[in-house]
Amino acid sequence: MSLLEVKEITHSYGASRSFWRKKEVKPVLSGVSLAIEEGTCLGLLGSSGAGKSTLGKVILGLEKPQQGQVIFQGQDVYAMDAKSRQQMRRNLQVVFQDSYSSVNPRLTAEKIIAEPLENYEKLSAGEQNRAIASLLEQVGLSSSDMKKYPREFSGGQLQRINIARALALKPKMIVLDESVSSLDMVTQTTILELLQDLKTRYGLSYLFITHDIRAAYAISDAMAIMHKGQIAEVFQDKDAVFTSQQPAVKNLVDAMLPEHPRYRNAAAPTEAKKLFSR
Ligand SMILES: Nc1ncnc2c1ncn2[C@@H]1O[C@H](COP(=O)(O)OP(=O)(O)OP(=O)(O)O)[C@@H](O)[C@H]1O
Repeated sequence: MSLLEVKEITHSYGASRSFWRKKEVKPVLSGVSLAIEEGTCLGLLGSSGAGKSTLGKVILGLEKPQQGQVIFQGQDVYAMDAKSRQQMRRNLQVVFQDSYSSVNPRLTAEKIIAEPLENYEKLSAGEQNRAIASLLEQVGLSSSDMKKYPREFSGGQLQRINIARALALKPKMIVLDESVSSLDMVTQTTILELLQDLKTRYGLSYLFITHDIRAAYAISDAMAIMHKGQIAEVFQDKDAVFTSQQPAVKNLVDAMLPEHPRYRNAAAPTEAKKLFSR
């Protein structure tokens, strides 16, 4: 059984239930299915507006789809009782793109990471303090960072704090929605290395949502390509993405390859792969 199964999800925004308040209906997802195995990363790649973030929200239980099912650890996310939903919230975490707006600027790193622990665990003050110190170390920061405020961190360091918060409840899976996209290339690489390391250490699964083929290639085991609200193709072998003959995939991959003509040559996937490898 897969850790996560998304089955035939169809979703539109603006589907009003009231006759009098009819809104324009915007179809965003159409018959989307995919699966993520335990301990693996699925890269969900697609251009802007393809529906990636909406699918992320549907998976997290935040946007109820009109049709289809999300099955996490064998249970339907939209048909589970309150207790199972609470358990799911522990096991399924998220890290968004904008590290600054994901945190309350008035809270210290300690308080930010403490939030899920206070909501879900009943730890003594000492236990909580040790847990936070350990989480900071796991993400490459130090316990001496506990009392600092968000403005005292760089974007990359703050994203490490967001990752520490997501790790606090020892989840099974993290949805990473453009989590490295607003960082510079060097910082991106170090955060991708951290995510890879945490994945191996804790057997984590990731849904890595991105428009950046380089980042997706670096971290993913399998890749799914999304186009206009549909899954164009899923690649269990991520290398196959470069040689796909499926027009939607080919166009998308070509458009996402770097500008330099040397790397735009679709006949040279090896060159492209070298460029994308860490
Ligand atoms: N809350 C909303 N209400 C109405 N339309 C929305 C809402 N959220 C997203 N959309 C629209 O749904 C479509 C898909 O958006 P979504 O954010 O899921 O795509 P995406 O692939 O993640 O793109 P991006 O990388 O630009 O965020 C877009 O046309 C977007 O404008």
